[in-house]
Amino acid sequence: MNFFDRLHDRIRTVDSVVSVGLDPDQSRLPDHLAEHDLPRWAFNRRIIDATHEHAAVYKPNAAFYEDSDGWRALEETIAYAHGKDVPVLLDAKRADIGNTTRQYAQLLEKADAITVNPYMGRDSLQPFLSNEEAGVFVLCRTSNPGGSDIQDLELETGEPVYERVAALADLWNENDNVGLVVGATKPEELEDLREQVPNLPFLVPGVGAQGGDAEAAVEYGLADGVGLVNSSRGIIFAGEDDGEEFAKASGQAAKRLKKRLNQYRD
Ligand SMILES: O=c1ccn([C@@H]2O[C@H](COP(=O)(O)O)[C@@H](O)[C@H]2O)c(=O)[nH]1
Repeated sequence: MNFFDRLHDRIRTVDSVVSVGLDPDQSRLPDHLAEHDLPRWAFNRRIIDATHEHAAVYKPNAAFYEDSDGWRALEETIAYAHGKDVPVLLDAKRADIGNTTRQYAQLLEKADAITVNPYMGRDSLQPFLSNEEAGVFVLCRTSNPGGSDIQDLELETGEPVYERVAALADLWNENDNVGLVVGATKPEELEDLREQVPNLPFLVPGVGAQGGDAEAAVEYGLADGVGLVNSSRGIIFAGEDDGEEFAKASGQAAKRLKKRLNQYRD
């Protein structure tokens, strides 16, 4: 089954478009988890237990797992999320020349969807795009302040680079498996892009810790009700508590965000 069909079903089941970002910054984990073999996995397991009823997907960012223990923690996390019927979108922002990108595409043997970087062009994304089961979210207009350095540059046609990326992603969507990453900190761009590519679901990061616009994220992020609004630190580090209560706070934060976003859904 195609990723976006599965996501559609998941959104209906939990009545939520919340993507829970699993970015277990080791400097912020509760002290008592240090006694575990894999503290990041111990942390994520508790977060998943507390949030899965509100999670349309989990979005681990690969940056928080790129060491030997980290990959083990990530594998455990993905398997556990799947055990709770929650799809996993790996925020890896990959792409490279052909033989290298074929290696990267093996990440989709574990995760259900991935973020990719369009800078190297179609051939660098082909192994992801041709995986019909997987979701492929193309970075388009990112949430960070420096996103404008390149993405806002005007081409000779007058269109900004991010609009050209959206047009290309639409062309690359031969298997109905492509979405865009568009930051909630860019509500005007969200609106323009929704008009430009009405059928592509968006992954919208930047609500919560980055202060993005939750209403615009929902209004423009969803295509036929399918899309994702991500919060990572705002959910997983919602608790002040350094003991076992941290997970409860994350469950409450995920539920609050779900309710807030649902106000704006049709
Ligand atoms: O444009 C982008 C693309 C990706 N991200 C990632 O999303 C989360 C956001 O975390 P918060 O703690 O909710 O700010 C993180 O993994 C980023 O690397 C993004 O923020 N913006």
